[in-house]
Amino acid sequence: MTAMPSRLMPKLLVVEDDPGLQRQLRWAYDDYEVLCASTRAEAIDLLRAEEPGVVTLDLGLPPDPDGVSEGFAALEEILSLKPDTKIIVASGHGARESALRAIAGGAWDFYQKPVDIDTLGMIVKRAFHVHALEQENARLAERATDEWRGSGGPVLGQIITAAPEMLKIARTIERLADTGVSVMLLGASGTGKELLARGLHDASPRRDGAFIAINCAAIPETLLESELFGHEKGAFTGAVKTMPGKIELAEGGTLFLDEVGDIPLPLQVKLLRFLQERVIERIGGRQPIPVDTRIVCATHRNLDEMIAQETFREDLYYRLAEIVVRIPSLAERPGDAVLLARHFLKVHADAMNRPVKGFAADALAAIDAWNWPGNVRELENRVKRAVIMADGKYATAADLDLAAAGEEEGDILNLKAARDMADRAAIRRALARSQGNIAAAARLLGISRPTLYDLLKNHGIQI
Ligand SMILES: Nc1ncnc2c1ncn2[C@@H]1O[C@H](COP(=O)(O)OP(=O)(O)OP(=O)(O)O)[C@@H](O)[C@H]1O
Repeated sequence: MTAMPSRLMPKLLVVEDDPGLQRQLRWAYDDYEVLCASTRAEAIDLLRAEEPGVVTLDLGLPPDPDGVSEGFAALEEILSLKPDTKIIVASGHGARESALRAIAGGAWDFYQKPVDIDTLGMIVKRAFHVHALEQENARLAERATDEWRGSGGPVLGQIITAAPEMLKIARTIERLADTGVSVMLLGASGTGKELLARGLHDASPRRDGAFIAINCAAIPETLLESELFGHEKGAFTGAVKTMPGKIELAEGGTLFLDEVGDIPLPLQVKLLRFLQERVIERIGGRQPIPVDTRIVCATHRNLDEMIAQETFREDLYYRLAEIVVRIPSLAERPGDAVLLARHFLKVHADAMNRPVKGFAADALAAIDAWNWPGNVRELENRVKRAVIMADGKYATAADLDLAAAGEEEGDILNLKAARDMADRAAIRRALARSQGNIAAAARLLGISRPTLYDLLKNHGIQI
């Protein structure tokens, strides 16, 4: 299925169902080890086995060679298994829409069919270059942020994390803060989207202006327009005085639109107009009011799906989401649950003047094993509860209202990744149980202390 393998050459995966084109592409590239797949399943097998850095992906794959469904499914699957893969999507004539959708879905670039080998060659070369740079960057960043992992001190103002994934996000936010780009934060409820939005504001040149947050899902549709745009006295029954809207209040600062996916369509049009013209009109008002504010928004909804169903305007999406930042759930950030739990325990024990000093071993193991469907918010609530319920100095799993430890399962890339993940989880669990004592953790794991030190180093785990 592949050309002459060479250990040292970077791997390029060509996902293309036309055998003639496959052959052509395979011979066109001497500098890469070219792997070819004709279907999504083959592509995923090769991804798992070979971990190519760059993929060229034809969207029309069997069983839907004339459509794009398989191609988009492949794009999503590849990125969920290996998010750093650079995917270059092939789009047919006039398929600008697919190309844009692919980029919004995480593709790195696209090219127009019929294939021009030289042009594609350049895109592929650039993709490998960026991939190599990112890998190097990630390695350096890992090293540079090691100190944070030890202390778990706050980054970007108030964010407590030890997870490389979140540290990377904090760095991204810091970098974006200076630029004027619109940022969309995607993540489940309670993952810290608002905290990150505030961090972005505080790190931006607008920090002296107001940070105004509005949760679009929490306000009834009929009131949302007035909340956002304000109203003049007498504009409707009950409008007894003129009220500026949240957009206006955010003048000179940042407006955080939480759950932006819940804005009804007519209001989306009005918001889009504001983003284009940067002026608003209060309800019942005749005067256009210029407003200079930066919009950061967030949602836990699948906006791609909403766009496809025409319940969210695509033009608004592109205005709001110049940069999309995906926030991992708490379960996807190994080590963070325990770290945050310790932080919240101290905060709430101090605030409530309770004698609780830490967690019992069963509590730490349970925290580490729980899947945290409600993310950081759930964690904080459970810890608060434990601070109240704990009898002695140490809060137990029962105080957290957590049962004995269970196991969670995710989609994994390959056997090596699965083993690494299992190793890391076991080590973290042992460290949590032994309250960070290396000798005790090594004993729990049935290995020597030097072996544990080696493993900690290899897996980049700090205690
Ligand atoms: N990394 C973190 N460090 C410290 N506190 C955090 C962290 N992440 C979240 N929190 C806290 O958890 C709570 C929930 O976070 P936040 O409101 O930012 O989540 P969200 O993703 O905006 O949730 P929703 O979508 O439900 O509004 C807040 O009290 C926040 O301060």
